[in-house]
Amino acid sequence: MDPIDFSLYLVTDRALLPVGKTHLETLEQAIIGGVTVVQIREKTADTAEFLRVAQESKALCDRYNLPLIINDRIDISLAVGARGVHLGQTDMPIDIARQLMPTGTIIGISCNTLDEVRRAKEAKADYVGLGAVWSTQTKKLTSPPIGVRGLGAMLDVLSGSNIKAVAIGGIKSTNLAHLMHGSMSQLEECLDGVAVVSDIVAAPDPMKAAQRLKSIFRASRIVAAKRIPTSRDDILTKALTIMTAVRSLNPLVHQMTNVVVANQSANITLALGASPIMATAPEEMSDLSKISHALLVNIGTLVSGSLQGMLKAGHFVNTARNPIILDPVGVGASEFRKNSVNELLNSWQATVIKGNAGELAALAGSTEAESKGVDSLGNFKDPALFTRQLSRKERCVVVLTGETDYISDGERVFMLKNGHPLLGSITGSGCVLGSCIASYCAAANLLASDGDQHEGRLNRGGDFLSAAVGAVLALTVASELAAKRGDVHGIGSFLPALIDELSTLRPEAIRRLAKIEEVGF
Ligand SMILES: Nc1ncnc2c1ncn2[C@@H]1O[C@H](COP(=O)(O)OP(=O)(O)OP(=O)(O)O)[C@@H](O)[C@H]1O
Ligand SMILES: Cc1ncsc1CCO
Repeated sequence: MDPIDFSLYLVTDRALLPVGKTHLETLEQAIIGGVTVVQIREKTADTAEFLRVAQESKALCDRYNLPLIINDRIDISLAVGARGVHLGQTDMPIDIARQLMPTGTIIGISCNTLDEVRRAKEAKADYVGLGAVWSTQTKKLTSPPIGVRGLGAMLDVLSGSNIKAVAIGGIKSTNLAHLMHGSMSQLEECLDGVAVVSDIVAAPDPMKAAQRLKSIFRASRIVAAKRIPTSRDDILTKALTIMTAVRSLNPLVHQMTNVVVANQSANITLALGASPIMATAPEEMSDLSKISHALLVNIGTLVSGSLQGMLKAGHFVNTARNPIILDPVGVGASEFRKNSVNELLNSWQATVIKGNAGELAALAGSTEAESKGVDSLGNFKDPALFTRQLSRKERCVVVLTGETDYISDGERVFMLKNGHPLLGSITGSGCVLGSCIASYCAAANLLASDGDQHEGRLNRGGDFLSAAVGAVLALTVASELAAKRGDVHGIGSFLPALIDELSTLRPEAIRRLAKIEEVGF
């Protein structure tokens, strides 16, 4: 028998059918649209009705040579000669199901935890359904959603086995690119497919809905395979090209930042050549995502209302394929901040995460560096390795700030030694660095040429590693120039001088003064 293509796995739910649509016509349209495997799920039907639906669905799937899987019921699967059965954790154990089912049939199992994935591997399941990724209206959840970021570790458990992995729970065309990007594991294992319910079954046009999901899935697999090689000199040249582009393209940078630094962030954005708009109301996030070129999310003075705005904004910005910069200010200080950052990162994909050692340690669940409120106490034993690991885990560029800054895209790590102690003495130097990174990422994304052709992308394919390097160099080199000025006597006079120096900073000054080197491993 042919191996199953799990890429677009339809799970049926007749209760979600729009008024006037039948199960069979929806199923046929979905198959024509590109569904590759079908599971019949009937939670309330009695045996006779389940059997009838399964028989009719099997006849339809046979016409299109598509595998049919039955949820829970081995007897129904046997009765209709289905390709396999999908089991829950409290259904028949896999080894017994294997004895009952004919040789060559497929057995899949739902898994919500790493332990369940390990047991499924031991029991030699043919595939696992990992979920729920997000909470969903189609199924009452018995366990908390895994979140996109929980999937990678599960995929790594399966690494080296032939067991296929499909994600399930709340998956739609609007979050699929994020799911595919964010779930890639540290060993670069990808999902084999996605299981979709309401986005197809409840759609007014199930064929179009399936086509859209299929093409995003395909596109995101291609995006996942692409890498850009960069050397130290190469990255400096690219960073300076982006610096010039910020001035010529004048990107609009939407900033959801804290009340302590809002004014200085807006002025620093202007000094770089970009335009700021500071806005937090959830009601305007959709409109703003259509006109801005990057989003900065800084949780420094987070309140519940602004969290709702941030959740919405990131979703729209991912959809608009613009970069998102997350600054998890003081994330270790409270459960509210920790839970909020988790929720944000499971709702949208960050392009860059920037923080000091205490913040990034808290984000990564490490105790190596501690915090005092928004400030960091201490650093990592191996900051370069930590930065690279966090970048791989969160699937984005990571900037670890401090006296020395480390920047990684998960492959390379660059160490930057520019800056001045006065930057560490004023409040909000890390926060304004977030504005610089957002401005540079906005320009890098505008410079990228191949974005609109790939719907699997969460951005236009900009060079965000170089953008982050450029932004850190701009702020830290300007700080060195500002600190030398005769009119600077301390932290009060330093900030306006810093803004002045940023507004006149030239690429040649950065090329001359940059202290950047690549860290080898
Ligand atoms: N002692 C220092 N010497 C040189 N540069 C510094 C020093 N301290 C901070 N910087 C620079 O300041 C920038 C911000 O880093 P820092 O780690 O201070 O951020 P932060 O703790 O998040 O700041 P804040 O919470 O005040 O916004 C970095 O680019 C870093 O290089
Ligand atoms: C002091 C402070 N408190 C919340 S945000 C902020 C600015 C520096 O991170």
